[in-house]
Amino acid sequence: MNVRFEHVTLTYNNGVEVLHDMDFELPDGELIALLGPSGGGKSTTLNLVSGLLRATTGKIFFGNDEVTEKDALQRGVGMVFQNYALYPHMTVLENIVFPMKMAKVAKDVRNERARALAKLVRVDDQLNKKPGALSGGQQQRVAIARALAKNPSVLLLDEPLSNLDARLRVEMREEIRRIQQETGVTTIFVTHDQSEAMHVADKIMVLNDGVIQQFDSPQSLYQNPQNQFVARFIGEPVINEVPATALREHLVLPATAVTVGIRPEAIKKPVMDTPVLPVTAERIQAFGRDRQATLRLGDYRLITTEIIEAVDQVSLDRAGVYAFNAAGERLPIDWDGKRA
Ligand SMILES: Nc1ncnc2c1ncn2[C@@H]1O[C@H](COP(=O)(O)OP(=O)(O)OP(=O)(O)O)[C@@H](O)[C@H]1O
Repeated sequence: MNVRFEHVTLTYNNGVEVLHDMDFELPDGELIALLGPSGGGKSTTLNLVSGLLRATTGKIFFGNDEVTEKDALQRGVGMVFQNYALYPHMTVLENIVFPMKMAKVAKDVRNERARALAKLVRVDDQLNKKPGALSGGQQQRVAIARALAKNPSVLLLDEPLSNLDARLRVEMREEIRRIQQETGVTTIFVTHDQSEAMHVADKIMVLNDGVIQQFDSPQSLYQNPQNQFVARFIGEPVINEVPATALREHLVLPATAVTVGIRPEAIKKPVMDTPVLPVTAERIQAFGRDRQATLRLGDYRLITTEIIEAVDQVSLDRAGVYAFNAAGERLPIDWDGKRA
């Protein structure tokens, strides 16, 4: 189901507007991540999709249906939260069956469907266990199967992996990807972890202070950030940021540029016909496939992942260099312009 917000705002009871003019469309059948720092508005946005919160102004559509005034049940969404909230006294099978029982689905139909879902999420060998006897990852699988039981219009996952340890998180994010692709259900996944969003999602909506910063594919967010917030939030190691004044001697920058962001992999050994910066090597680290050097450009530190020997000059690869004004907006750089 495709989900559309038209100029939606949300003001909580305390009178503070926390979501501002949200206007977007989530394509049918895709996995969308809502990504941003704490307080950015991810959960509020998810709750507006689910119908647990009502929009203060604006309209929400599921396909061609306006659902603005409909509640969660009428919208037919499936939800999974970080604390799985399985029924502890029921078996795995009973947990998955439960929503269908409530919806009065015939017994043989619901049992068959529950078994198929258990198989899909790979807990079909755990059907008679109680949730307490399962690992965190297995409980999360059951919660997903239960949320899929009623063929939801949209599947909503609110920080589903945050209670799992690092290894299990990686395993489960791949599983969520697989399950989403096998079912084709439009899925919204909330996370504050950029690497999780980058690995799992078809498209990512970056939210900060209740405003959509950019809604794009992982690749585009990384390669073509529209503002300083996105450039900073996406990428590991984090983008280098240098005052424009430190680079004006070497690069033709717009007059209003205040900061230049440089991706760690955009700092390379000197090559012909590219801007060259004088640097000193401060620290070089290489362990296995992880390599990183800290360079100094005057008073500023630059992290690069491309150089692991002492150098006194580097080149900048234009693909990973962005100029921003005082408001953090991206400005074009004139790469072919001549320095004065
Ligand atoms: N019930 C509420 N009443 C008043 N303000 C709220 C309420 N819930 C959230 N907020 C405020 O709304 C803003 C967005 O919060 P929201 O929980 O949507 O962000 P989030 O991105 O999900 O953050 P987190 O990762 O911490 O959950 C925050 O400023 C928060 O303080």
